[in-house]
Amino acid sequence: MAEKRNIFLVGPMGAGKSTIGRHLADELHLEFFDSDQEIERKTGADIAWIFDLEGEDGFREREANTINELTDKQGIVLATGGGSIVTPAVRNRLSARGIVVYLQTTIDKQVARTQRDKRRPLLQKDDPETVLRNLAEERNPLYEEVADYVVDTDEQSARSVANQIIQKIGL
Ligand SMILES: Nc1ncnc2c1ncn2[C@@H]1O[C@H](COP(=O)(O)OP(=O)(O)O)[C@@H](O)[C@H]1O
Ligand SMILES: O=C(O)C1=C[C@@H](OP(=O)(O)O)[C@@H](O)[C@H](O)C1
Ligand SMILES: [Mg+2]
Repeated sequence: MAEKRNIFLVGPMGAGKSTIGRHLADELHLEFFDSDQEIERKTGADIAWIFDLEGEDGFREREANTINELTDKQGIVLATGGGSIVTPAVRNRLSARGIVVYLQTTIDKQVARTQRDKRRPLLQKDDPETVLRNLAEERNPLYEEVADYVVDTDEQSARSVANQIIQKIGL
């Protein structure tokens, strides 16, 4: 039997990976995973707590291991964490194991979509907009490097974006 394809969503915080990923999996009848949720499930600790205890480096190690395990599966949609692609082994693994879709958005939309949610430790600062701008400068080339498709999430609902991804990929 032909291998079932995987779809991996990458992109910055607030691009909509977790929300759109769920819709996409529903539409395609694939299993949905979110690397952050999976880390929380396995450790019994929330992301902010892991950052506090182990620092960002400790979190990245857990994230890379989790993505490694999840990408052993076939026929899944995986919403990655926005910083996962800074780890070279994660970029290689995603490219090797599925179709990578980069969800793009403006900084303004990222700020609006993340400001009420206190669960992203990197944004719990006085000026999250500057944090997001600096991260974009560092990470956007990496999203582009790993992407098979790029989809804008600014102007449409999460459900419409999921349908657009399906059309683009030709599934
Ligand atoms: N296309 C969209 N239009 C409007 N709001 C969105 C869209 N995609 C996601 N959101 C909202 O933005 C917030 C962050 O989305 P989330 O899926 O957690 O992003 P990510 O996983 O990329 O950080 C959520 O409240 C979600 O409902
Ligand atoms: O960009 C990042 O470094 C992070 C993004 C978050 O996931 P989302 O992109 O789903 O918000 C989460 O993994 C963690 O807070 C760190
Ligand atoms: Mg998410």
